[in-house]
Amino acid sequence: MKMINREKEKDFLEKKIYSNKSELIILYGRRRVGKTFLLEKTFEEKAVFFTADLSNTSYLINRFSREIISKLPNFPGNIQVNQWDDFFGLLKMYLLQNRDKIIIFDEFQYIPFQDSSFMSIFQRWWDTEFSKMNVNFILCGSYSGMIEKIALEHNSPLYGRRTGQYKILPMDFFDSSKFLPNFNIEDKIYIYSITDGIPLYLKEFSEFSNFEEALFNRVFSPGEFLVEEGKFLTMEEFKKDPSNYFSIMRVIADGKTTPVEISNFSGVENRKISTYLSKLLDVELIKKEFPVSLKKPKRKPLYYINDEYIKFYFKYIFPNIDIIYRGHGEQLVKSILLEINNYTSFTFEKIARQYIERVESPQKIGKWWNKDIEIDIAAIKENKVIVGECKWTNKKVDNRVLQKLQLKTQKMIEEWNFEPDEIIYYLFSKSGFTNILEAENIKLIDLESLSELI
Ligand SMILES: Nc1ncnc2c1ncn2[C@@H]1O[C@H](COP(=O)(O)OP(=O)(O)OP(=O)(O)O)[C@@H](O)[C@H]1O
Repeated sequence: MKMINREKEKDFLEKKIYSNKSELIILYGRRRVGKTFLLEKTFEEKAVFFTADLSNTSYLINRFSREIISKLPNFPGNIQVNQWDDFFGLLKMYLLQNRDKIIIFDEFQYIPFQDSSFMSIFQRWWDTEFSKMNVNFILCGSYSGMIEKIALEHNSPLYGRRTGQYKILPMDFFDSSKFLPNFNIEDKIYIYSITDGIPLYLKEFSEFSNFEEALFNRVFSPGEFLVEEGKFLTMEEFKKDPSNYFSIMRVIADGKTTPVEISNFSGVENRKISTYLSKLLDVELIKKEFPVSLKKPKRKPLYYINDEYIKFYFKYIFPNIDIIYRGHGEQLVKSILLEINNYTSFTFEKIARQYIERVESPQKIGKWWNKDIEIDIAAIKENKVIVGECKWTNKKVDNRVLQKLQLKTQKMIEEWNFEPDEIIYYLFSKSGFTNILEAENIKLIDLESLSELI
């Protein structure tokens, strides 16, 4: 199967691995984002994978050792290995004969989770042997607070030893669209609002050409993978006490953004809500946003679901799971399609932000708000301010929208106490424009202009 996109990530890995010294790279990212696939496609037969799971330590050591022994000619195949030291001894023997191989510990986070001694043993082998052998190790893990703790915090034994780290991100809308060649731009946006830029989810849609049919067959039919994926991802992180986390995710998906609202609607006590929110932030199921500002933000943050699939899951799949399993997905799809434009308007803002990121490369980008007004996109690039307004409606956008944006921008700049050299206004519209002219500092972006970046 062909790899779509990921050129930057591939370049990073190749540059590191073909250096003339030992490398210890931490590669991490959300589940299903395509880490293993990237490693397989980049290194092909050079990659030697040791994929961990939740099995106990002696089973893992034995399984990993058998894999190495099978690659060592003339080595007795029937010995039992029970210690990490013995496994690393075998690995050294293998690497002395195969220095071009790249050793990958996949789903790495499970190993120290099962056995806390692993890290110090690995550290000793790295310091005394592997770091001097001009060999390459990649530790690959699903993003969770855990990978950060294991590998990227200052007090972790790996922190000072790692020679590189890369977080694999979901693809943006424009790259995601390459998975959906049979769909028009509008449907691509609807699909992105369900899959985010996760290759495995995008692939579920790629063989279809009709959005409604794909939605019914792949998301609202019993037994389909995407029906349970949101539960799986949440349960994986919160095996204990899942019900409060599910309630909180559900109300955030429904558009509640402040801790008080989230507590009121989820029924989780106000005094406990910040602990729950911070755990959800740790595992990146949610994110918090401050209004874009030049200095430290004064306002409190708002909370949002971090990705489009999880949001869609908690808004439309989780509350309707019984209906899906009773086989009434088709009616459900029809009723969801009646209101999907409201839901997709937020996705359209995310895509518009990605457009500005690609075209303008700003230093800061986000949303801006005060207690009365809100600007969908506000960005800063040196002394230039870039603002954007997004309309996902069936009406054409006219000059009034621009005037309103100009007034709001004035207020924002006054609050920032800043005199920009230039202000660029972006208007994004699903249905195009009327009675408004494009200019050097007024950019009108319709769906056709968006397609130009695909
Ligand atoms: N760049 C890509 N182009 C095409 N298909 C891709 C790409 N990346 C991933 N995929 C598809 O998505 C599937 C899942 O990706 P992969 O297993 O690499 O994710 P992962 O990040 O390792 O997930 P996990 O953490 O859950 O193990 C792959 O088997 C492949 O089919």
